[in-house]
Amino acid sequence: MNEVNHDKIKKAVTMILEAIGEDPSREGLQDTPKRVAKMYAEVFEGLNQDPKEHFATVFGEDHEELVLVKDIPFYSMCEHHLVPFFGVAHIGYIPSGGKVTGLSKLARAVEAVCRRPQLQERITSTVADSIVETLDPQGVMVIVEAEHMCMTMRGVKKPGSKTMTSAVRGVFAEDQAARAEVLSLIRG
Ligand SMILES: Nc1nc2c(ncn2[C@@H]2O[C@H](COP(=O)(O)OP(=O)(O)OP(=O)(O)O)[C@@H](O)[C@H]2O)c(=O)[nH]1
Ligand SMILES: [Zn+2]
Repeated sequence: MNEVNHDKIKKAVTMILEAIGEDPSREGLQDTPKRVAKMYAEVFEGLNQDPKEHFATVFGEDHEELVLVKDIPFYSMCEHHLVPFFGVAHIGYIPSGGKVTGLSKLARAVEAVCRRPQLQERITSTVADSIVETLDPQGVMVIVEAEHMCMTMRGVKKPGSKTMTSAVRGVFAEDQAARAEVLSLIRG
C-alpha cells in the first residue's frame, strides 16, 4: 500500500509558504504544514483503493430493470491545479444474471475514485467501467455534475458554471428511451 509521506508534504508546504513571502514560523502558520499533510492524506486516500472492491457485495435478486441512485455528493481535487471540484453523481444500472449490489456501494465507489488527483471525465468513466467489469449488467449510465474551483475562484473566473459529463455502457448506448428514462428520473 502506498502510504502518504507526511514529512515530504510538510517540507513542501513550508517551502510554498516561504516562496509566497510568508513567515512559516509565525504563530498562525506553525502547524499549517502538519495540517496540510493530514488533509492530503485524507483527500487522497482513494489512491489506495480500488472502486471495484466495493462491488464484491452482491445479492441474488431477479430485478432486471433500472436501479438509480441519484444526487450522490462528492468532492475531488482537480489534477491540474490541486484545487477542489465538487458536485453530484448519478448512477443508474440495469442488472443482469440476478446480480445486484448494495446501494451504498455505488456511493462508496464514487468516494474511492474521487479521493485522488482527478479529471471529471475520468471519474465518470471509471465508475461506469468498474460496474461493468464486476456486475456485468445489461447497461450502466453515470452522470456527473460539478463546479470546478479552478474555473471559479481563479483563471477564467466563471462562478456558477457547471460541467456535466456522462458515461453510457451497454443498453444505454443503443437505447435512447432507456437513456431518457434515467434523465427524467434525475430531473424529477
Ligand atoms: N477536461 C477537463 N479539464 C479540466 C478539468 N479540471 C480542470 N480542467 C482544465 O484544465 C485546463 C488546464 O489548462 P492549462 O492551460 O494547462 O492551465 P491554466 O493556464 O491554469 O488554464 P486556465 O484555467 O485556463 O487559466 C483548464 O482548461 C481547466 O479548466 C477536468 O476535470 N476535465
Ligand atoms: Zn483545475
